[in-house]
Amino acid sequence: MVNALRFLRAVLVLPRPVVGGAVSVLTGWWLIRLLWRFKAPVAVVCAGLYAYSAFGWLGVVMLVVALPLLSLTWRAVHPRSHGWFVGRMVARHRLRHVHRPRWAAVIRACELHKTTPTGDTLTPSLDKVSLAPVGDMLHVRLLPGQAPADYARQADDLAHALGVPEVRVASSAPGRVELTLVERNVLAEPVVLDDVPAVTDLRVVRFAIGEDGEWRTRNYANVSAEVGGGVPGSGKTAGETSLACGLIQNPAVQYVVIDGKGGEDWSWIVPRAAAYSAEDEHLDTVLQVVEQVHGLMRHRLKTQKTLRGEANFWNLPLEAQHPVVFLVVDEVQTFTDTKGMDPDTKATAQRITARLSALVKKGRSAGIITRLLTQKPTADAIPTGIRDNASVRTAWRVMSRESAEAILGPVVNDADVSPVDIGEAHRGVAVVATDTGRLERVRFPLVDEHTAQAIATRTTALRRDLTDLGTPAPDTDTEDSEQGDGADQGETEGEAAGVRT
Ligand SMILES: Nc1ncnc2c1ncn2[C@@H]1O[C@H](COP(=O)(O)OP(=O)(O)OP(=O)(O)O)[C@@H](O)[C@H]1O
Repeated sequence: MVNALRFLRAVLVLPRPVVGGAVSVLTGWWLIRLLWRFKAPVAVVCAGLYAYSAFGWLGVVMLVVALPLLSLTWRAVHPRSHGWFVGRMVARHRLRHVHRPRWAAVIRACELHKTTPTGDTLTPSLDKVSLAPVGDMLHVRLLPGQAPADYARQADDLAHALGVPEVRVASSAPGRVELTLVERNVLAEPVVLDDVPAVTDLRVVRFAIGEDGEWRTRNYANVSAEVGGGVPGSGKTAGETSLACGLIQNPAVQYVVIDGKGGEDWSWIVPRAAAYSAEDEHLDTVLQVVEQVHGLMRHRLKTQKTLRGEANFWNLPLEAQHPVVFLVVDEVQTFTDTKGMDPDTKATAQRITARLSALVKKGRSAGIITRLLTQKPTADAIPTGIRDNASVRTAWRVMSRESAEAILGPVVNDADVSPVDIGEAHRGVAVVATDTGRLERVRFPLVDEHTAQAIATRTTALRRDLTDLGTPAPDTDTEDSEQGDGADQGETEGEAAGVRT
């Protein structure tokens, strides 16, 4: 009895961890905790032992072959759900075994922890890890009194502590912050497409990949014009080509292309183009095409409400009978920069510029989108009056701040990114404005010329001649035909002969 009392007293004065440890050893709780900690390998060993005991070595071999086979079959049948599942597993693994173990130390090293008056250290909680195309994304719950800006300020320290070249900070919701660990520069590698999906909704048109590896989209509804520029070989034509390849698969889109370079960069689109000109010297031919588009715009502006019920094209259903017209003018400086031209050519060039300017200013509600590209981004090539009316602007690599400003406007002078900083090797990388007006770097995909030609050829049945755009498409119903006839009667300049040089 005395001994028992002595033992009890001894236990009571022992530190609690020692008592807890002893209880754990005596009850076998330590074993359960150990097995739970290594549950995945334990499950694999149990399954192996069961297979061996039930079917011998054949069972073990079947088990080893069956799992990868199941995974491969799943991936072949439904790659999306397979990718999602595997991604989740990898992300969970990285959360538990890579990021959580070092989280508290990283946070303390970067001074993002807080100390309570009682001396306890509070650490923001790392809730989840997801896999972004550039690297892991850490989803963090902020401590009371913290803001995403605190993390943005410490982004460099976080990058060093986490051992990655860059950490990007974004806020997904109040009280939360996402830290993207940038391990790969997705803009450094070309994005080569073997085929381009059809654009079905002009409000969501994929055009390039952003620095986070996600596709960027543009809303072309209610847009009148785009200007784009960059030094020769920076990727303007290739960027436009990839965009056009998706758009021309839509029956409610017609393309008119004027290539001021006079070469064959755009010849791939001939089977699908409503009008095409690669004339760089006899500007009358170019003027003729521009006049037709301008005539169509005026006709739509004058008659659209009467014939179709709405003054704004974008409030009407998008249909092949009344297509959106994309007018692409590549190397526009051939027509807008009149220095050194003889008087006749200069007069024609000025008329072309005046028509383009009118299209840029008024084409939006007529469903005509004018896209002007130049390798000479100066105020002479893209008059500021035109640029300021173009809501979409793209700057591929340029050599000076003046050129950057000629395309993007004065906003580029205060921005973190500039097209002047794009390296020569990074063809297809450009600076564009986001929906919020911020500038960001993107990479346009590259579509091989033969792929583009194959797309244009297979969609040639969707082509309508520019001269027919005031009339209904061949397969329209009676009601539309009546509307189209009316439109045709009202046509003036749009009736001029189509040009395909
Ligand atoms: N997005 C891209 N990814 C990878 N390579 C590209 C990309 N865009 C263009 N290139 C490469 O750069 C070359 C030149 O591109 P492109 O013809 O589009 O330049 P450009 O700016 O239109 O030149 P120019 O003003 O002389 O017509 C292409 O042939 C291709 O090899």
